[in-house]
Amino acid sequence: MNALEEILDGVRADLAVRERETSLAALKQRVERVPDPRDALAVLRAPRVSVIAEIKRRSPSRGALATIADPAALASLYEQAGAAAVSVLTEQRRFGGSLADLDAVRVAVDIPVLRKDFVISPYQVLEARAHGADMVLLIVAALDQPRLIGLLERVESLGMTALVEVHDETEMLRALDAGARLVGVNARNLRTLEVDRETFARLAPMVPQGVLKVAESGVRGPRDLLQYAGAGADAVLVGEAAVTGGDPRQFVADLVTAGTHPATRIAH
Ligand SMILES: O=P(O)(O)OC[C@@H](O)[C@@H](O)c1c[nH]c2ccccc12
Repeated sequence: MNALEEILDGVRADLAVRERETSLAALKQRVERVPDPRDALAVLRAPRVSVIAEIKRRSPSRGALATIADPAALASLYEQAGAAAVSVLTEQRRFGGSLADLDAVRVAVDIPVLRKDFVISPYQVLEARAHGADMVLLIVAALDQPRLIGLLERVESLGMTALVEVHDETEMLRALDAGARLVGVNARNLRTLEVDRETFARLAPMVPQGVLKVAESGVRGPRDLLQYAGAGADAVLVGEAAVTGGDPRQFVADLVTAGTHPATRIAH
């Protein structure tokens, strides 16, 4: 069994528990009480390479990364540093996240918040909105085409933005076919967990004008951001390097600076 399938087994088991604990009706009530979703596409359309910074405690490939006792405080640092959005991993077993993290981050920042999880059911989409998410990750490799289309519609009908994640040409075609308006190219292959930063440059030319492109994973600093910028990224998504570097605020601020004038900086 590959890494993604193993993760999905755990996600399904945890989901079954939550579905017993919290009814759809209860989630719908909660949705009424949370602030309306923010327009993430409008934010990411800005003429710069935006930085999406992630709250990430651990990962299957790297093990423990950071304790992050106060995710709200970390999210505030990201916001102060100029991050365009915050990504919150809510998967529990492999990434040490939770919906409580999402709640905490939602009240701490004004920028859009992404629920980063392995979303396979409409219940999780409603759950994301009920916990204040503005964006939801949909991983093409985890979904068949009808399910991808259904979940994308569900995300958009709730006023949120789907970040549709791909790893190769076939998945990119599926994402675009499904009508994705924001695609993420994950340099980390979810089956093998290896990072290949060239993946973004290979797939970006397939994306038509008007569809925004996020380069995910493997950003170690401004140099990687500039490389992704040169290949056409509208945003980068960074986790590990932000939480392990010791000064997340400075780390993100340096990326934001590089992303503000990428062309002039590449020329140097
Ligand atoms: O920690 P990194 O290499 O900066 O990567 C961040 C982000 O791209 C990564 O966490 C990620 C991308 N897609 C995912 C899907 C599930 C879990 C995690 C991810």
